[in-house]
Amino acid sequence: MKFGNENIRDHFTEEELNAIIRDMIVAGSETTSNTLLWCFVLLMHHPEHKKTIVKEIDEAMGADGIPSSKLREKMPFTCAFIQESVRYFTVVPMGSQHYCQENIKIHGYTIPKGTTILSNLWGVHNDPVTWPNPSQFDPHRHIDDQGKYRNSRNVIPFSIGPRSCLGEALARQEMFIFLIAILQKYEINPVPGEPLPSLVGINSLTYTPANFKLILTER
Ligand code: HEM
Repeated sequence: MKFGNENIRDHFTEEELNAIIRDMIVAGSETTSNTLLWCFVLLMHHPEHKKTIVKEIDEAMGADGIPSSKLREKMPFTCAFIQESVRYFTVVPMGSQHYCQENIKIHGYTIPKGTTILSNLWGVHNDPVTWPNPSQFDPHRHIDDQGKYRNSRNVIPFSIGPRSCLGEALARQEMFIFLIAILQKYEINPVPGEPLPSLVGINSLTYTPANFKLILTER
């Protein structure tokens, strides 16, 4: 490791390793698992979308195919559903804190050196100019005229720039693979006679769904 020009080390200290491992676990597990939980909540609120996703799964990999991120091309609606889920529920609403290292001027605003900066990712995902009727959950926002998945620069749950989420590629793969693997083998349903899971979450380290029940039935 190199610190400045002089201090060169070829190993981490135990303290550094601890911090890195803790970061990877906290940053890497709660975020991805909460996003998946929100996907389940949304599937129960939108059985019509669940039906379309299950159809894509059955056509793209059948009952015994191996879930893989290579299937994304064949499953545009599933990709759009996940993308709309991460827009609709921004699990890290304000990104993480950054420190402004020098005086800087952006679009006429002066940000003095030393300012703590938070990026309002929730705001980007709920801007009515980019997303008409932002409080409506609609995966079709991410599907083009040819029925293909359309990526958007305005869905930024991992933030942007040099300090954006280190785990974005991994998280995107995990969310896709876990979701299709579960729906390939199980049907997800709400508990009959009970209210659907709440669409209002809890603000903790991440934006988390309140405890909810679901029924998994083998397909
Ligand atoms: C859906 C899942 C995830 C979401 C929504 C998410 C979101 C974020 C956000 C918003 C940041 C702050 C970026 C900033 O403000 O500049 C961040 C940072 C970070 N994330 Fe993730 N993350 C996810 C999954 C993961 C995974 C799976 C890992 C690792 C295996 C990971 C590791 C990190 C690390 C190490 C940072 C700090 C990067 C830095 O400070 O340079 N994240 N993440």
